[in-house]
Amino acid sequence: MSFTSLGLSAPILKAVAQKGYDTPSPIQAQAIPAVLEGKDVMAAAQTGTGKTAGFTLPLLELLSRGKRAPAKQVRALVLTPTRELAAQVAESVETYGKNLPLRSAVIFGGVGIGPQISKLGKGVDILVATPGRLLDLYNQGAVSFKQLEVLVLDEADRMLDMGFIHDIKKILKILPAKRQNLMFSATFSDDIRNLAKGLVNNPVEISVTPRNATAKTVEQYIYPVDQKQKTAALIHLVKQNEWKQVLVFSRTKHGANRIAKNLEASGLTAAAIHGNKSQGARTKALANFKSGEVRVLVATDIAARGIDIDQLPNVVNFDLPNVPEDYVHRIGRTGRAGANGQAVSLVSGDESKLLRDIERLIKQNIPRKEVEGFVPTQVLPDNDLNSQKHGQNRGPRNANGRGNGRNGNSQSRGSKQGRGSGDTRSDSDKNRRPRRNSEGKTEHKDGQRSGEAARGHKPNDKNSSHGRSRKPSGQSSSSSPASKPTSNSNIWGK
Ligand SMILES: Nc1ncnc2c1ncn2[C@@H]1O[C@H](COP(=O)(O)OP(=O)(O)OP(=O)(O)O)[C@@H](O)[C@H]1O
Repeated sequence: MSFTSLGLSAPILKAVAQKGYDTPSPIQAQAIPAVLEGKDVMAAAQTGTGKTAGFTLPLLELLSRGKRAPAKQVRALVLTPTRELAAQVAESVETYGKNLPLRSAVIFGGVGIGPQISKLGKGVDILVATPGRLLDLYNQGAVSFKQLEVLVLDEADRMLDMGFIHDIKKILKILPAKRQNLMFSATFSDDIRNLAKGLVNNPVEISVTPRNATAKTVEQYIYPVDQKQKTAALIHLVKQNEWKQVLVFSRTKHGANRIAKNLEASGLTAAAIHGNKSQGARTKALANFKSGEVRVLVATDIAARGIDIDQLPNVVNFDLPNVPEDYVHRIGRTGRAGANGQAVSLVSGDESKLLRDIERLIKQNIPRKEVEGFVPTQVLPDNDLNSQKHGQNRGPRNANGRGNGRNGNSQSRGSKQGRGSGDTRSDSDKNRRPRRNSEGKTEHKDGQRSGEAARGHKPNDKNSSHGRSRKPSGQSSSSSPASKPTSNSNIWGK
């Protein structure tokens, strides 16, 4: 199939070709015609499979057929859970819409509000926003939604969970009742799915993979390691395997700072990104990581959703997320657009319940390995996914080996609890009750300070063509790869 058969007009097809795409991904092939028909869509597809273009391309097409937005009006609104994702989606809108006379804008907190007010004043056909700043601007009278035609919730399940639902409800109240609704994510729990169904009208449901599935292109391992040994084990893994670009996830902001400091002390270039950093520092850390200036980026779940780092080879979970769905998103930062990647998790004995919830959600046992010289003293119990018992520290099984699904209940108990340090809350979250993690500890809030705009978010030399994802295979992808991810024969890993 080619893009030309999907009902998109020449200016959009030209932009898609210039971006280097020749074949639509499965989610694009299904979502684009449904959106063009004006239907509400709920779409689930694995991480890194092109969901952004799946809603952006038909959105641009629909809007290009109508009248431009008058002053202060918005015709399509895309909501995202983090500022970095908002910046990235806005960049996609600009790229795909560059041959169209449509106006787009992005707004999020932590940067000056003045330029956002003046941009909205002229009228915006597609507005990409995080909820808190959007509400602030609406309350100031800077924007009106009277002529809104389409609402998109990117990372819909995250947008509808506890952290965002209040803002989303407020936003829904100010939108016209008659509108098209689109929801995209790699994961949907049953609760969120039911909630989402209340927002959409007779939706077309598109699910191109089993629910909550991890991308097949990501090789996954568990390394049982004692908590106290994790930093040393991480440094050992990065150096021993000569990992060149590693995204490390930490459950807490404080932990992210500490890990980055220890990595730096060991001679590795590292930076931390989390909600207590200024927006300027966040933007800079991500840009430096993308450009290769920084070898290890240590992040909270702020970077778990949607962030697209070209050819990122390695993801490490320094600790496991409290919410199992976040595991799927975290490891989905690698193995994107058909490239291969590796995700490893350092798991201590006290994280066994979190691991069990993750393995149940993704319906597979993650193979276990030992970090040489870091044999844990605290045993990480076997999970109960397979009837067959398997011991700790055994050699790797097939990374794609599936469990028998006996406990394949995709609804985890953790899914309605507060998030860990996934400090993705919007500006207006600041005054809310702090969320608690599963250990009952109060988490810091997403402190948002003023900073630079999201310039330089994606360097020009990056992502210019994801044709590059389809590098010739033959590069190393052994179980301890030191290299960039290799390509699949089929770019979408099917
Ligand atoms: N048709 C295509 N051909 C080649 N590359 C593509 C195509 N569509 C998208 N891509 C590239 O694939 C990568 C992943 O796309 P995208 O970020 O939209 O994934 P996603 O499904 O939204 O992932 P996530 O669930 O993590 O948000 C991007 O770098 C994008 O440029």
